[in-house]
Amino acid sequence: MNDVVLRAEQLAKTFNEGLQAVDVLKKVDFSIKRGEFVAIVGSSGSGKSTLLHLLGGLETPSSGQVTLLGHVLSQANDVKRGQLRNQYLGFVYQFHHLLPEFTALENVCMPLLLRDTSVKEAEHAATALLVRVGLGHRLAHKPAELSGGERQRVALARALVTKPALVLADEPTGNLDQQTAEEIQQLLQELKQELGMSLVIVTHDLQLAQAADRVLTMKSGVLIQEEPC
Ligand SMILES: Nc1ncnc2c1ncn2[C@@H]1O[C@H](COP(=O)(O)OP(=O)(O)OP(=O)(O)O)[C@@H](O)[C@H]1O
Repeated sequence: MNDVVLRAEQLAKTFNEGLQAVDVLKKVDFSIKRGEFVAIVGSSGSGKSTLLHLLGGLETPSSGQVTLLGHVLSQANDVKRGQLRNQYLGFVYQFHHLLPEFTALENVCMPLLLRDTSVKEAEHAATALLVRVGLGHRLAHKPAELSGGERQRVALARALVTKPALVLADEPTGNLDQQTAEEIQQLLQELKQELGMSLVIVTHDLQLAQAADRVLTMKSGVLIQEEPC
């Protein structure tokens, strides 16, 4: 059991739209092992992002639970959830969500400073990771002074600087041209290997999904595991 990083049990989410209740997730069960790369695919509106938000503690389930390294994330209060997210999770989005008024280095330092790492140590770790993603010459640049691919590299570095056990990525290549998307995919896979983390990616990019150890398909709120051929 020790090799399970995250477990979702009977996870359900219902949104109430006026008088109408919409069951977006219907009793989803699955788990992610240490070091595993899982891709979640499925048509638009099938519930993929909602699932990812629940796995990352960004939303609470209507029923069921999410356990992250032995902690019941879905029942934790806001403070505890914030701590668990900072300690164990990294997030990558389609749009980088970097803070515009801060430099690349400052953006990547941020998650470490939130956990009381000294400024010197944070800068050391953030610089090393920015060099690793090929941005050693862009440390003092602000997001507006970087290309789309460079911004996504900074966002990757920010997600990974705390060495999270699990990275949750929502369309990480969705906003990039094909060549840049392939570079980001390559980098993500290399870093996953180097840091020994697990990775869950929601994507429409079939090339990215094919690189996963396991592909799960969302269909109308139900998660279907594809049998290997
Ligand atoms: N906060 C909300 N309130 C009401 N309905 C919501 C909310 N968030 C999502 N939904 C609905 O839940 C369904 C699933 O949305 P979700 O974003 O999870 O789908 P998705 O599979 O990620 O889609 P896409 O691939 O287009 O991003 C949609 O019908 C959406 O309208």
